[in-house]
Amino acid sequence: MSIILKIEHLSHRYSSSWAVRDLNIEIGQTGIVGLLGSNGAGKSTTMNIICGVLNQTEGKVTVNGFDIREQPEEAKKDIGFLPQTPPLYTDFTIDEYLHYTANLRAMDKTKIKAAVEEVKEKTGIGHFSSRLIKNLSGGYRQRVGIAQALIHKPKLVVLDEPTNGLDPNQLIEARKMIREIAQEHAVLLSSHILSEIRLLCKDVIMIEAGRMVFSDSMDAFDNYLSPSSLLVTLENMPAESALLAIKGVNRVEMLTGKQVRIYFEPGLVINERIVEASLQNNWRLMEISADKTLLDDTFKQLSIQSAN
Ligand SMILES: Nc1ncnc2c1ncn2[C@@H]1O[C@H](COP(=O)(O)OP(=O)(O)OP(=O)(O)O)[C@@H](O)[C@H]1O
Repeated sequence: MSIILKIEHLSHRYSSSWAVRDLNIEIGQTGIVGLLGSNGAGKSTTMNIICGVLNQTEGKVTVNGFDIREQPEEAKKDIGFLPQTPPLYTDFTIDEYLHYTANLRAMDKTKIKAAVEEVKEKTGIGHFSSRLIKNLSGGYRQRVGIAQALIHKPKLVVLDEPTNGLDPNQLIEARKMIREIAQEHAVLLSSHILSEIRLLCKDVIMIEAGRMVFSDSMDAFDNYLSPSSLLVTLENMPAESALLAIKGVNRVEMLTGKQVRIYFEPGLVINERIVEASLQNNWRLMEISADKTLLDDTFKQLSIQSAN
């Protein structure tokens, strides 16, 4: 994997308390990496440092091989940033604003017009080119924020909670757009919502209280948080005592006449035992699935545990 972002032993302290502690991260050229963490975990601090908005207390960040502190101009050529609050000038039209940001990026003057047209197309805002930003909806403002992050075709695009506060329709559009962006750029995206990260990201880095607690693929993350309950549908539902008699089952919760949530000792694989018991007793097993609905709760617990 060729590396676009490398973070080594990154730590940051605001006055006396540490917001980020010894982070080590590597990100490749394309795809979406999720930065997951509860409020105050250190996501924005990390992103602000990566993008050169904040100087770290300790450690090193390189983007496309350039140290963000030592060679900020070179590094920033390859960084597009959408901060948590997009830096929009609301009295500008979309066109004025995008020309302005392109100039700020010191882009070649002859290339600006085409670049503005291209990002408007990518973010679906072309039909509002001469509308004042203050007259746009929240969803469209967010698109303008993303457009300014892409204007100079950076290799790395950093999006701080880009889907926060969007309504369900805007969410679908925003996710689609982010997936498209990730085909050409490396995207680092933060969220405190596990289901959002699961929907969008191939890989996930979880930080809590400034420390990295997990970094791997989304599939590995689901195993890491593997639920210790199953949803089981049985045509002939037995008495609770019969289910509790299966080795490893420690609690059952009847959901409907045909569906039950079965809790088991963490780390055990008990699917086969349930299938076997069903066959022996003619319970007529219709469905058995991992209880993903509980994952968000597990995540909350995990966040609380690691913050202490
Ligand atoms: N300018 C600041 N001065 C002092 N402390 C700060 C400052 N900014 C953030 N912090 C603290 O640093 C820690 C990490 O904050 P940060 O904003 O990076 O977290 P986050 O994961 O982005 O959370 P959120 O999603 O709520 O923004 C928190 O404890 C926060 O209170």
